[in-house]
Amino acid sequence: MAIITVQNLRKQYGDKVAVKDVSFSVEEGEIYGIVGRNGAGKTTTVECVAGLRKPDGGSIRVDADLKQQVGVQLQESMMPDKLRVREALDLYASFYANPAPVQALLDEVGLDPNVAFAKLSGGQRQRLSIALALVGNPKVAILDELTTGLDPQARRETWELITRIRDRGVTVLLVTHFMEEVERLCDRVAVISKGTVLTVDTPAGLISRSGGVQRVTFKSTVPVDSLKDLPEVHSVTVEAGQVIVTGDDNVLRAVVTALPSTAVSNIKTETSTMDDAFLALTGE
Ligand SMILES: Nc1ncnc2c1ncn2[C@@H]1O[C@H](COP(=O)(O)OP(=O)(O)OP(=O)(O)O)[C@@H](O)[C@H]1O
Repeated sequence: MAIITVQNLRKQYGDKVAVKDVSFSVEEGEIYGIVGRNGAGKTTTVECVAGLRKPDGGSIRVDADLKQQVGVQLQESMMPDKLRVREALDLYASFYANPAPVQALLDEVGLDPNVAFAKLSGGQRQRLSIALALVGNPKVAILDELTTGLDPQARRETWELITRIRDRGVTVLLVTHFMEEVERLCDRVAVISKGTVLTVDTPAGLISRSGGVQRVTFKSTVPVDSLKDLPEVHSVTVEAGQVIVTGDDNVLRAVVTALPSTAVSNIKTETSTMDDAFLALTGE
């Protein structure tokens, strides 16, 4: 049964259309991902779902009490400098009829209760904002860039925490830029581009539907822009002197045919990852 239903959502800021036409539905108990490039409209969408912004059009139905049963973690939350971790959690817990035990939550996110907000590192602030989103024992947790700023160990621990809360029956709506996070956590994912939903699928479905993406990386002494015009090629990017080309099963042959062999070195090929599926879908 759908616990969140968004239909034809539209939201603009002045003349700027942030969300043009977004529809999706989230089933009870699933972890539902929302991905898309910077500025695609993800945060605006989830802020509308959380009741923090008023849509200009469309409809949103959330089968939960927005104030009592929906926990929200936003990209950047600020607190008074002197407020200690435990005080922040106790304060938030007081807003809810049925809060989670604060100490258990502190243990789960691994925070020292006595540290003042101003003294927390970026990653610790992130953990606090996750704990604050969960302190009301929510039926639905809306998490925007959950693990941004966390080190790899803390990121994995956070994934385990999210899996545990899902196992307790919490529905999770998750905005993320990390494709590994999508693969590890999400049951389904909506890919948003320019204020509309491009597609919704399981992570495995997205990877296979992106047509057996192959990735070829190499160094080149000649310009590689012309590769973009080849039918076998989906995307061409250059990172730190390394050319990364994604494409279909024949992309390697296309690349080595198109470029002079003396110009190309260190060729490596890999098969599809969620990153490649995302790049192929969003047309980068
Ligand atoms: N308060 C605001 N006033 C004006 N424009 C805004 C405001 N908030 C967002 N926008 C614009 O609306 C568009 C969508 O922004 P939004 O934050 O929803 O995207 P996003 O997909 O979450 O991006 P990111 O991945 O960078 O966080 C962007 O072009 C952004 O610049």
